[in-house]
Amino acid sequence: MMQEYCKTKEEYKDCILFYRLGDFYEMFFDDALLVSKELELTLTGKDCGLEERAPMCGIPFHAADTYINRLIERGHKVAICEQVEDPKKAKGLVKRAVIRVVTPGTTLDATSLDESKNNYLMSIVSIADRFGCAIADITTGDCFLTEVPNSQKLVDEINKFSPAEIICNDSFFMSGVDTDDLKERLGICIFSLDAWYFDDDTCRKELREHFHVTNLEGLGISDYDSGIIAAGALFLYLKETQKTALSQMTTIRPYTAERYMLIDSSSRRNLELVETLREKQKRGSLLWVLDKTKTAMGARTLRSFVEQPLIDAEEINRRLEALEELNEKPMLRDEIREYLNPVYDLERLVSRISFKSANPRDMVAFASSLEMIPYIKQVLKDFQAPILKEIYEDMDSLEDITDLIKHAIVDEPPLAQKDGGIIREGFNEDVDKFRSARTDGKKWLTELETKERERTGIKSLKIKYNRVFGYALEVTNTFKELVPENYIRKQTLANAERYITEELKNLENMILGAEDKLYALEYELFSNVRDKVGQEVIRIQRTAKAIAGLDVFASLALVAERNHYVRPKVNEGGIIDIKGGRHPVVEQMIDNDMFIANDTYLDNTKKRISIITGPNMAGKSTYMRQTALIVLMAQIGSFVPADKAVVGIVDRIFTRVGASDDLASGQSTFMVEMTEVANILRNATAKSLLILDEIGRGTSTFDGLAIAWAVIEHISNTKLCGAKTLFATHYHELTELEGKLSGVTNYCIAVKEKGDDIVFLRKIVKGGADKSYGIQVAKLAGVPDSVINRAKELVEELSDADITAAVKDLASPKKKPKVEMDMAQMSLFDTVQDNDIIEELKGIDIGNLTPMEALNTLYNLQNKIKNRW
Ligand SMILES: Nc1ncnc2c1ncn2[C@@H]1O[C@H](COP(=O)(O)OP(=O)(O)OP(=O)(O)O)[C@@H](O)[C@H]1O
Repeated sequence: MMQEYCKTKEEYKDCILFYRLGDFYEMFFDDALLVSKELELTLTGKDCGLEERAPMCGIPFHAADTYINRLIERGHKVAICEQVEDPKKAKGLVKRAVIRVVTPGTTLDATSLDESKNNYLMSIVSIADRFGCAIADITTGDCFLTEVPNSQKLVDEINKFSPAEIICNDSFFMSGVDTDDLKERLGICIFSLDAWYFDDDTCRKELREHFHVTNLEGLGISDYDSGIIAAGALFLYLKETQKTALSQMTTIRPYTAERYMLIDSSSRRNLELVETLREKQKRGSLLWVLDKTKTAMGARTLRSFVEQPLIDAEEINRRLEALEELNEKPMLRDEIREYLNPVYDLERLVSRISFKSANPRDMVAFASSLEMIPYIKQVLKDFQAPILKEIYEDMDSLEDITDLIKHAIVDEPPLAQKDGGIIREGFNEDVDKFRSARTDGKKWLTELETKERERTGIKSLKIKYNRVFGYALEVTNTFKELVPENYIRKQTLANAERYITEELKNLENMILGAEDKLYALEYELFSNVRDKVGQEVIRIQRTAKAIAGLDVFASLALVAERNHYVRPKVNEGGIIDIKGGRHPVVEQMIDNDMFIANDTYLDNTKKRISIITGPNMAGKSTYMRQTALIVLMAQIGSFVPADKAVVGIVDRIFTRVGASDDLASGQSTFMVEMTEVANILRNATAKSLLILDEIGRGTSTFDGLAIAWAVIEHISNTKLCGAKTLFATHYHELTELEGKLSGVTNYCIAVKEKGDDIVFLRKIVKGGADKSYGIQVAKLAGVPDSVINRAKELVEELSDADITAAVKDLASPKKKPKVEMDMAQMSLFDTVQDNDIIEELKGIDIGNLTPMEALNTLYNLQNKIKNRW
């Protein structure tokens, strides 16, 4: 046995081998040490012919799933080795073989499997300057492929799909992607595969064979050369590990990131789309507000909507139209939601059916879900919105499948498949007979005995049982003459003979081992039903998708009604005009109706960039995020929290919000900030929306202001960027840019002074704030009075040296600079013969300098003087 074990282990080196021996799975050597450590199990030893006893660890067969799941969740792979029939030998002979390898991305029922989240396995091949990607969820059968041009975009895609496992070629580790970060931050397991998995011909052949096509053009994926390799490797890996034909993977579709709004990883996090920034939980995210879906399939679909907003106005408006109609018919919408209530996760159930792992209860749940479809269709048929009509068409009532399951399987079957009690009475004659045999066997024997006694006239005739000969009709020797011809002698006793008849033989067959036969037959029939259902996977998956879509629209419609959202006008006009906009999450978190609504107006010309000032805590970040979220919600096809909204489609949303330290990667706060700014400026287009919160605050005031200033100049230049931008800042100096740079408008969030204190009005108004109220906010936060008072003194002193005045004047090309040197300073300069500096100063043509150039000149001159003194 040990030899066989070692041979199998050699083949599955990177897995923990669960080796079935009787009622236990056993692990040996390193696997035993690892499992005992990870799962805190007792380690024993086994004689294995070696000097030392082999370390050994055992897990009861019936509890194995839980242990396997725990190992998978810790990033291990588990190979399950069982006894199977040996095809090379006569039937009945068995050998041990690995029946399935469970990995983080291929687990079917791990406890950590969040039903509202896809369990993706991602295959990545890094070839020359690009990446081929394929993504699959074997629990739902979803599968698609794509190509990504660079590592930055690849990381964005990885963040978007957040796979449980990545398989890749070796080059991936040298492609500039921070794999340690993916492992640590996102908890993704990454396994590199041998080069042969990524062989072009092998991969193409694999896909052709799996999808039964002669060429890949038929699948619509032939334009994705590296994507095909990634997909081929993915299927090879799945077949290798799952050891099945993967019949639930019926389609593969190309995925083009360009069809969706681009949101980079940090913006995704900053906007808290599916989880909060700090707690990493759904509560407090946009998804939390929008998700009122009834089914797990719906929840997954909604999540993908939120993660992939659209950029095609027509498609968005089709979704909005569906929502509008659902809200015009609220009774019907709610009726649909009632019918969705008992619908289980059809996508995952049908995959379990394909994997033959669905148990009788799963099948009953499946049928009871399908029973709802005709009712849903009945209500849906009155809807006119094209998307709802398509859903209606795609929804197959699947009555044949419901009937099959309902006829075959009892309403409340036991959990275990092998304990009988699964098949409904009347479905199969033999099952019924075996069942009666178990209970009515004795009665039948007595009836036969009486019948034979009367027929033959043998008064002493009795049916007897013997362990060796089974049942027999016993006739004492006195009545020997009366024994009929059809009696076959079986056994001779001292003063009696025992006989068997055809009828008694059949009865015996029925009674003896009825239970075993019954269980085996029930299991066989159950498996047949499951296989038959499994053959309808394409119809079921299409219906499941339709139900998921309907669930999402009904949920979005309900949320819109409850939260008083409006239908946005979505077009290609390039104008974002929101009246009375609210932050969808913050308004849910604070007391009723306490949220102050605000307007936003951004266009492609005069009002492209809003510079927003206001004290700390005024609501700048909330306002900017709310604008981004309203645009994003509109583009997923949802109604929005506003009184009125026009949303000109944006192609990308970039955010630079707050200071998120990235100490793990060895980068300082400022470095992270600048890296994000660099990414934004490189990738934003004139159709993008930028949310920039306090750019430059991570460094010295002077440098910070200069960087912020230069960033705004860059964005305002339509040739360089031209994006619509909301820019919050504490540098009041930046408000000087209004009227001087094209497209810039100042806004501030109003506050009211009340003596020494301030009241936050949360209202955005035109114009720049003239004060920062930092000290008042510090007072509100409870900073001790002594510190507050000292700070006030310092503010008075510092204001003289404030750079504000200098910037103000420098920003105005027409004005004479206010920053002048007094006569005393001038004479001092003369005495030390600093005439060159004075000459330089005199020679400056203020009228022709940009504010930035003026600021830099002043800075250089000041430095020269400082250095000489
Ligand atoms: N429009 C609003 N209506 C009601 N409450 C609001 C509104 N906007 C913001 N708030 C509340 O004010 C708090 C502070 O808002 P926010 O963080 O946006 O301020 P800020 O101006 O960005 O502050 P800082 O400059 O210090 O980052 C929020 O947590 C929120 O609870």
